[in-house]
Amino acid sequence: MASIDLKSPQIVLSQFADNTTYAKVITKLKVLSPLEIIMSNTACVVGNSTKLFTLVTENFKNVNFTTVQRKYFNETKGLEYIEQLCTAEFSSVLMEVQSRYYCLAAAAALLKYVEFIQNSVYAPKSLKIYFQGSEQTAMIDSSSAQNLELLINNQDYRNNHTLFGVLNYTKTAGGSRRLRSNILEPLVDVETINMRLDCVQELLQDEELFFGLQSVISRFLDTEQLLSVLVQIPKQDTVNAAESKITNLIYLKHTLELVDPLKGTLKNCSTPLLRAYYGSLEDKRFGLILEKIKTVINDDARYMKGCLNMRTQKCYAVRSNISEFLDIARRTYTEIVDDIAGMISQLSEKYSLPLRTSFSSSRGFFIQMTTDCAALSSDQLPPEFIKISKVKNSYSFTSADLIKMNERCQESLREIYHMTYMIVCKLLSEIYEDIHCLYKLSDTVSMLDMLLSFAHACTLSDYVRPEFTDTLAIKQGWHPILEKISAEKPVANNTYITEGSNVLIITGPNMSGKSTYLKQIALCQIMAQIGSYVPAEYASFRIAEQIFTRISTDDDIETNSSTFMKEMKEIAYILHNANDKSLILIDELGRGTNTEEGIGISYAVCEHLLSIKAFTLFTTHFLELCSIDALYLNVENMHFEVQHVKNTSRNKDAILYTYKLSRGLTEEKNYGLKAAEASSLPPSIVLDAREITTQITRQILQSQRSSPEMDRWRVVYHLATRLVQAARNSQLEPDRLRTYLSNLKKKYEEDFPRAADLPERTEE
Ligand SMILES: Nc1ncnc2c1ncn2[C@@H]1O[C@H](COP(=O)(O)OP(=O)(O)OP(=O)(O)O)[C@@H](O)[C@H]1O
Repeated sequence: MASIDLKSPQIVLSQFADNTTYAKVITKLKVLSPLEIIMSNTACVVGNSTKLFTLVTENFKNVNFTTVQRKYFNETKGLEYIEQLCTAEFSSVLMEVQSRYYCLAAAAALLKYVEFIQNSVYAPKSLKIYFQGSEQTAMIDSSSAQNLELLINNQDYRNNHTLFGVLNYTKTAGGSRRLRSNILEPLVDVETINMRLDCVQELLQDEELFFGLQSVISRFLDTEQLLSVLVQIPKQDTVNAAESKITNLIYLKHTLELVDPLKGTLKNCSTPLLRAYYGSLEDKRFGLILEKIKTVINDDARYMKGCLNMRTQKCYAVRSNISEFLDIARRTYTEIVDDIAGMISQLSEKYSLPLRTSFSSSRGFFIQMTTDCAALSSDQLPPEFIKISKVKNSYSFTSADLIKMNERCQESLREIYHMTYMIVCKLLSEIYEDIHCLYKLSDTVSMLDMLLSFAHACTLSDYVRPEFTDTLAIKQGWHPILEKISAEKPVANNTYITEGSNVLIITGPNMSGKSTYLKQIALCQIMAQIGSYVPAEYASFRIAEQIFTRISTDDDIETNSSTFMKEMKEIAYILHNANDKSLILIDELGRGTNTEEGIGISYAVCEHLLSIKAFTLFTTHFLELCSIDALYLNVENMHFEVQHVKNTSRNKDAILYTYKLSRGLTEEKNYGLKAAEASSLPPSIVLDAREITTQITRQILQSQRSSPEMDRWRVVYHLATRLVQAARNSQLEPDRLRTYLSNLKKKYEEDFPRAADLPERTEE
């Protein structure tokens, strides 16, 4: 895969092995969030498309899809392109990719295509090109990213109730892009994460540094986009191309002038990462480029808001006395602008109307008049005013003379731009070879912006610095998004998962807080792995290499798959891809089928996950699943408590949700019926349902009692399997093993009273 962000001139090459579901490709594509996907025409021959093609088009319905001829996927050409275009600073990429033929081929096709659509080529040695395998970052598949509301809120696409929304206080476009990609691909390297955390800590401890940096960073423009335009050479010189080059040179000057203030704020920093960023700003090239620019560009040419301001800046950007013709053209332009102002003030006097000169990029100069429009209708205006429009209390119009003058103005501006462009191009050609220091600058700015944003989020809530160990231990952690959207602080809970106890089975009535708890853990894990503080009193994490979630959502009408099939697909994906370093969250499984099968599937999945050392949290309404803890020592049952209060007005029991997690399984029975009762389901239906449930339960109990043979057999079977398991775990200390076995016996005597009647030998 090769990708380029047209707004930031970086090419990312990647090549990795994937399985037949192409999960990694799809995930990577989702992270990139492409505008357009390019594939070889051989991948999508009508009637004989490849599976990858089908998957890509299904998953990216709103993305433009283009096919290019297979011949453009040419690895030799790809390598040539990279040699030619990559800046010296990133040229080590050549070593990394020279035998990675697939990504080289993709790079060739991509660059050829971009040249074609952009009608421009990239300047030699101007691009940042790097290789990104899938090892350095944790993988979060796209449906998990959606379930966890990392970037998009499932309920409401417009609101900001996402992890991104919680953490995004960035001031620059680059910072926000960086935050986005970090959330989707958190780090896995503890050292790097700790370096980031050190920075956040310093920013939190040093207010002056925090506010100083924030004020400088917020003045930066989109450095990556600026670079992107500066390194492209248009194939044709158009007025637009000329104008945008001049604008960009002004932006460049504005950006470089911020380097010194940025350095000034970082001067006394102590953490290694901030020191490293300070060091990167010491690059002499920033000063050199700025000096060269200043020999040609006026000191006071700078980025300003408003199109007329920017037009004036562009017009007078180049110093006087550099080109005689330019100076003459600018004098002409000034005269025309003065004439326009003079003419409008004359008109104002002539008609005794409060006329003003205004400007917009589409109309050029026009006349504006703010007055009480009710007192003056448009047909009362003098006939020489034409193209009249009215917005609220303001009339806008022009006159035939003004149109002519605008044309002359445009004409002289074109001349100015053309001459300025020539001078700017010459200047740019002199600074091209040094311009790559901007890659460093944009990296520094976006990273500082993101770290500031983390610190900002901490100041709004009591987050804590996470640690990294081999245990997931969170003391009083809460859900960061729920905190943002609710008036009261969410109820906090503890989490403790270790290798010896790596599966939590969580039960509790509907609405008791199970899903929220699951998501909260994943969100905290992601926050920690991107270098942010986390919402808790204390938090320690084991680095997760992948985060998988299976969270019930409604039927996916779009792909026409049933709830059950969707569940099965998602769980299969987890089982295929999970390993000892995964964090797995399963929020109910087997809902889409009958209870026995649901329990069977949940049990089998749980047993599989128990055999790997993944940290797993499993919520379920199947209380039968909880008995798995007797068989495996690494399972822990937890439940959400609820309280029952008398609702005197309705003379009914009402449930009070505490959202508190406790050990053991829930003791609540028939809570579905209680929830139904609390809802608007008609009382007669609830009554019927309760009766039917009682009958069925009685029938089941009777059928179980009716077969003592079965009963005995079941007990023997359960005991036997548990003993085998205990034997397998015999690295346990003898005392613990003895306790375990005696607990086991007690439990089964309670669960199956007849077990006590079993012949002595069977029990042994
Ligand atoms: N820790 C908490 N603090 C405060 N409010 C909470 C907390 N956890 C959950 N809630 C509130 O309770 C609502 C229900 O929570 P959630 O969906 O997690 O329950 P659930 O047990 O998964 O329900 P179901 O079994 O029906 O899926 C949430 O929308 C949230 O508003």
